[in-house]
Parts: sequence; structure tokens; C-alpha cells
Amino acid sequence: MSADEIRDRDLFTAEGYDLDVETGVVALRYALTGPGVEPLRFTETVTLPVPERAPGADALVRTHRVLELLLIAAGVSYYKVAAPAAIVLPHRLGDRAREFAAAVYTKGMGEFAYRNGLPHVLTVAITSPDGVPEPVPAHALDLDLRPLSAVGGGKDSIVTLEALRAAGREPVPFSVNPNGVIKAVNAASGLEARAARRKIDPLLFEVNKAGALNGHVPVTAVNSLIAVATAAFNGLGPVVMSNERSASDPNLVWHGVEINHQWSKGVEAEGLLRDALAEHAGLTNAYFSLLRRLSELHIARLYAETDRYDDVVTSCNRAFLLHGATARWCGDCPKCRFVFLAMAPSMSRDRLRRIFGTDLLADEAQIPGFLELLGVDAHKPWECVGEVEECTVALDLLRKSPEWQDEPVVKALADAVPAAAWQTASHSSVFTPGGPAFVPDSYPRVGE
Ligand SMILES: CC(=O)N[C@H]1[C@@H](OP(=O)(O)OP(=O)(O)OC[C@H]2O[C@@H](n3ccc(=O)[nH]c3=O)[C@H](O)[C@@H]2O)O[C@H](CO)[C@@H](O)[C@@H]1O[C@H](C)C(=O)N[C@@H](C)C(=O)N[C@@H](CCC(=O)O)C(=O)O
Ligand SMILES: Nc1ncnc2c1ncn2[C@@H]1O[C@H](COP(=O)(O)OP(=O)(O)OP(=O)(O)O)[C@@H](O)[C@H]1O
Repeated sequence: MSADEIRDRDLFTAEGYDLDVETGVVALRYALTGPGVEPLRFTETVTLPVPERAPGADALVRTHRVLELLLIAAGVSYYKVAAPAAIVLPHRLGDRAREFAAAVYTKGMGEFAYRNGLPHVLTVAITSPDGVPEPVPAHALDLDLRPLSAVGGGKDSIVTLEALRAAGREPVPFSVNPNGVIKAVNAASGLEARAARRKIDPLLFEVNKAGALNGHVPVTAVNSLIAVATAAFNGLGPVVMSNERSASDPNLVWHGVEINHQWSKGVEAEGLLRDALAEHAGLTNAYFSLLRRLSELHIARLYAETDRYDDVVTSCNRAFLLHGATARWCGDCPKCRFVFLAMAPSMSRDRLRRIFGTDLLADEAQIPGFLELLGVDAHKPWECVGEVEECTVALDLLRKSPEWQDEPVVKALADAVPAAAWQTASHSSVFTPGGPAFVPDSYPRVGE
């Protein structure tokens, strides 16, 4: 099939899902169709960890409702193959769930739309059956149940895990498709972890090779709903994420819409998902980010308080590729540069070199990449990196630090930063928690 033939489909349908309660296997079914062309059908398989005792009827009803939301979110991977202007969903939805669905396919797919030049994605029409779903009785989650702490292998989820442990919350580390990095982080924590498996339909990789549309998807929305489904199915407490303040900042504005690589990590997505869970599954307080009010620089400082994870912590996205992943930090991408810069003011240079296996601020080839982070060149990279202000504050600390100030790369970067930026950095509140958050009162206020 040629690239044009693949794209010749004008409707995306989320057809439905099946849950096998015995095995925890969920099959999520989708189709891309169009007049006169063969449908393209996809099935994604998610395997939830199974509880020791079969879930009660109430837990099962809520699990199903969460899976209805997961069916919506996980559809983005297949929708993007042809990115048609219309989407059909199979379940009745209330206002909040509809709002969540619309946001996932428009704002969540904003980077995909921008980079592929497809503005219609920003206003894609989504329909669902008329009427509202049968109400599910509201269930304020028992916040004393053990929380599921989402672990991605990077510094942020480590800070959350340790903050929950210190608060006596006995977190259960949870990951979707844990790779070697995540398994090593879990082992270093000494906590018994749970995992879900997610298998993308192999047909997606085939159509990718044939030239299907491709691009970024709001993967945190997918992982989050798998985590909430796991918690509901297993009778666990809230899902605790580690999404930071700067995740809510857009990269740019296009057609009047904020385009944010990290949209599904942002506070808007968190609020929409919480509302959808409350309305559609009757679950309140089932999902929040513990680090929401903190900057990345602040989180890096909290990370530095323990060296327990130094041999395993890895934030580089290349270590999480489905095919051809690096073992740890690649040492040459925006995420590696950003985390190196963010950690540098909070720990010794030797320790930083041990964590990364290299010294990025001793390598002149890294200067253009650091300048991008510092806002001297181009817009914020399409990666999970912090704000320009955070990078400038980090550099300001380094140019005044005896350990770093004579380093030629640090000097070159400091010379390139405009004077006005230092002014902003001197008044910066990056180490002061701020902004909205949904952390329940009984949970710790990390860094505050
Ligand atoms: C690891 C990574 O960054 N992958 C992005 C990359 O994918 P690539 O083609 O280079 O390789 P694979 O990850 O192995 O994926 C192969 C193809 O599979 C499809 N796919 C994968 C995962 C998925 O959930 N849905 C999919 O459709 C896709 O067609 C892949 O080509 O580039 C892709 C295209 O731009 C990105 O979609 C891949 O991003 C992954 C979904 C991913 O897990 N990325 C996270 C590391 C990530 O970006 N996290 C964000 C969180 C932002 C958010 O809003 O959730 C962050 O760290 O900022
Ligand atoms: N495979 C996964 N399974 C479950 N949750 C995940 C997974 N990958 C990432 N997450 C969670 O999604 C959120 C965003 O991930 P992200 O990669 O930004 O965080 P991180 O790995 O903790 O830290 P860092 O920013 O240093 O990479 C975090 O709350 C993280 O715990």
C-alpha cells in the first residue's frame, strides 16, 4: 500500500474493547475507513496486573468505565496514521468525558498537527452516541489505600517515590512496559513493583514503513489511564504522577492554539482527566501529580538529596524507544543536555559525570544544543525539557560556582545569554513552588 492509499481514509472509529477478567487482557479495537477502500483495523493489547482476589462488582464497573476512557486515549496512535477529520466513539459520554476526548485529539495531537501541517486536526469532529451514560455512584477513593506511583525511570518519579515513602504512604511502583532502566530503578527502591503490558498493533509499524502519517502522541494520557485502570481493578489507592510545573508551558502558538509537546503531562490535562474520571467512573481523587507546583530545577535539587539511584536513573527518551533503545543516557539530545544542566548546580561535578557517564559541559559540540535550551536560538525543543528561565537560572549558578566558572563551555554559554535574561534569572522563583495542583490535603507538600 502506498502512502497516499493509506491516507485515503476519512473516518476513524474506536470500535470497542474486551476485558478478560481472569487474565487482565484488554483488547482495544480501532478502524480507519473510507469509501471504496479496505478498512485498516488495529487492535492494541493492554495486560493489566490481576488482583489476588477477584474484583467485586463495584470495582469491575469502575474498571470498565476507566477502560472506556482508555479506549479513547489509546486511539491516538492509530488515528494519526491517516488523521481524518472525523472520529466516532462507541460509548455514551457526559460533558466532562467529551471534553477530555476532544482535548486529547486536538491539544494532545497539537505537535503532530503542527509538524505535519494538518490544522484540521485542531478542530477534529468527534461524535459519540446520544444520551448520557448510566451514572456510576460517586466513590471518594480511600486515600489511605496504597498509592500507585508511576515510574518512568527518570529523576522525577524517583523524587515522588521517595517522598511518598518518607510520608509513610508505602507506594507501589507502577510502570507500563518496564524496560531495563525502570526495572533497575524499581530494584534500587527495594519496593515490590507492579507492571502492565501494552502491545501496539504490529500493523502500525508496517504502515509506518509504508509512509503513514506519524508523529508525537500524548503518551502520558495513555499510561495514566492504564495506571488508573490497574488501581481500580486491583483495589489500590490513587495514581500519583510526577508531572512538573513547566510541563504546562507551550512550545509555540499555531492557528491560535497553544502547541505543547508535553500537553498530557500539563495541569490542564490533569484536571480534564480527573473530571472525566469523576463523571464517567465515579472516581474522585483517583489521579494527581505530586510534583505539580515544582520546577524541574527544584526537582533536580530534591533528587540530589539521595544518591541511592545514581547508577540507574535515566531520563533520556532514547532509552525508551520500542526498537533500538540506548542502555542509559545517550549524551547527545535535548533531554540529556537539559537534565545535565538542571542537576549540575545541585551536586558535585564528579557525581554528575558518574550519573551520565560523560561531561556534557566539557564538550564544545554541545554548545548549540545548550543555546537552544537557553532560548538563544529557535523555540523550545520538542522534548520534555524545562523553561528557558530554569536553564538560565542553572547557568547563572554555574557561572558563579568555583567548580564550573572556568569551564570554556560554561563561559561561552554565559557570553551568549542576553543581559536581560540574567535580570530575569535574578528575580526568578524557580525554587519557590507555585501554580495550581490537585494534591489531596493528606498527602505531603513536596519541596514546600
Ligand atoms: C521513545 C520516543 O521518544 N519515541 C517517540 C519517537 O518514536 P520512534 O519512532 O523514534 O520510536 P518508538 O518509540 O520505538 O516508536 C515506534 C513507533 O511506534 C508508534 N508509537 C509508539 C508509542 C506510542 O505510544 N504510540 C505510537 O504510535 C509511533 O508511530 C512510533 O514511530 O517518535 C514518535 C513520533 O514522533 C513518538 O510518537 C514517540 O514517542 C513515544 C510515544 C513516547 O513514548 N514518547 C515519550 C518518551 C515522550 O515523548 N514523552 C513525553 C510526554 C509528553 C506527553 O504529553 O505525554 C515527554 O517526555 O515529554
Ligand atoms: N512507562 C511508564 N509507565 C508508567 N508511568 C510512566 C512511564 N513513563 C513515564 N511515566 C510517568 O509519566 C510521567 C511523565 O514521564 P517523564 O518521562 O517525564 O518522567 P520521569 O521519567 O519520572 O522523569 P524525567 O523527567 O526525569 O524523565 C511521570 O509521572 C512518569 O512517572
